[in-house]
Amino acid sequence: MEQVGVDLGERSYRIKIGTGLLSSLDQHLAEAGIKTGTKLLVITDERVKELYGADIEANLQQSNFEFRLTAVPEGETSKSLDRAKELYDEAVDFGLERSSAVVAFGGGVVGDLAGFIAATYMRGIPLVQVPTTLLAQVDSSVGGKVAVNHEAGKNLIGAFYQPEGVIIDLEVLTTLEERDVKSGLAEVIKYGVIWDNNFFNYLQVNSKAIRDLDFEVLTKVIQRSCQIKAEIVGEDEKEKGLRAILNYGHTIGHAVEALAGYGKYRHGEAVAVGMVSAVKLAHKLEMVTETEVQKQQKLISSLGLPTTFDNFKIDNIIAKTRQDKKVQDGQVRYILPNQIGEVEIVSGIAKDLITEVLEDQQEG
Ligand SMILES: NC(=O)c1ccc[n+]([C@@H]2O[C@H](COP(=O)([O-])OP(=O)(O)OC[C@H]3O[C@@H](n4cnc5c(N)ncnc54)[C@H](O)[C@@H]3O)[C@@H](O)[C@H]2O)c1
Ligand SMILES: O=C(O)C(=O)C[C@@H](O)[C@H](O)[C@H](O)COP(=O)(O)O
Ligand SMILES: [Zn+2]
Repeated sequence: MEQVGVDLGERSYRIKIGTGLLSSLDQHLAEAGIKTGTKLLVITDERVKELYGADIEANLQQSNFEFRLTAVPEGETSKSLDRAKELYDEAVDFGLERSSAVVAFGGGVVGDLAGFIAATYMRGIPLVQVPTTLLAQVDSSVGGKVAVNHEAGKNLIGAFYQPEGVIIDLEVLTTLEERDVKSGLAEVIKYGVIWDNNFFNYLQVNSKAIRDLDFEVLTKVIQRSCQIKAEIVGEDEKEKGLRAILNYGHTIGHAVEALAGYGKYRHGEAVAVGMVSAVKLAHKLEMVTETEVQKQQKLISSLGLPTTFDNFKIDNIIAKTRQDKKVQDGQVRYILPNQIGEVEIVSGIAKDLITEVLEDQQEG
């Protein structure tokens, strides 16, 4: 088993990465500081419950934890205040107390939603993340961003709320749809571009093994992704500065997700398209060469991700980006690479340039 630490003073925690961790979930919960006997609300989605609900129940039943397993419908539309209300009702009905805990057992949707419940119920109760998609294992379970969506934009209602621990079992990835594996890889590519050129090269060389879910390679990929995220979050937990670089590809990506209607695009697909927009914008601003644009586009395509998007009105995409959380003094701020492994935050980009780039990516 590998471990990565997230160093945040009294909110520090460990990320455990390995195989077979679910069959000893009780032990890992205890090691994350959740005392045996604690009441647990385990929040999942219907698909994950169908696949792994019995395993979780079997483990927790033979432990001293008192638990209730509750499932929301799968998909992005569950990241809503309506679903949150149902979960608060469930928490009250189960008699969840301040000393109880929430276990987020699922993909990024479950992690963000269950995290939001943990952050707000009784002003905050302990949370443990048990991510079951590649995207959640490399990104959403780490760093404490929890949220639900608003029709105006992604994750508009949320909090920074760190978990007590993150428990990553690679074995659950074998049941993921290929589309979801690819979606997670978009966030992995992001880490290479924003932070680590060597990691980017490693992804290029190992793209086949990654898509084939080779566990040895995947362990390295998950571990390095978590390390990079932990390092950035450790320096800037609440996105006062540096952390914004984790939003690479998200300015256009989030706009596309919201405009298409939540759930049409997987988050990673939209981020992949947004990363292509970002590197093309960087090229127009003479920050990167054409070769670097090609290199990035090639990796995105070779990992099975899209580089173009549906036929939206470009003005609508640009208007949507104005609701981005990175907007400062009315200016949309883009994260743009100046080489692979390093990015800058750039604001005040001319609308014409953005339009040209987006027209180029428009399908049909
Ligand atoms: N908080 C953060 O820092 C952060 C970071 C990145 C993404 N996100 C959010 O994460 C969400 C996307 O997460 P996601 O891609 O995991 O989507 P998701 O949670 O919707 O999961 C994708 C699909 O996979 C299914 N699934 C989950 N685990 C499975 C398994 N082991 N086997 C088979 N099927 C499984 C789910 O039921 C769902 O249908 C978005 O809402 C995004 O905004 C948050
Ligand atoms: O953890 C972060 O910080 C990120 O930006 C990670 C992103 O991959 C993630 O999609 C996040 O939810 C986006 O944050 P938001 O603040 O733009 O909603
Ligand atoms: Zn993301």
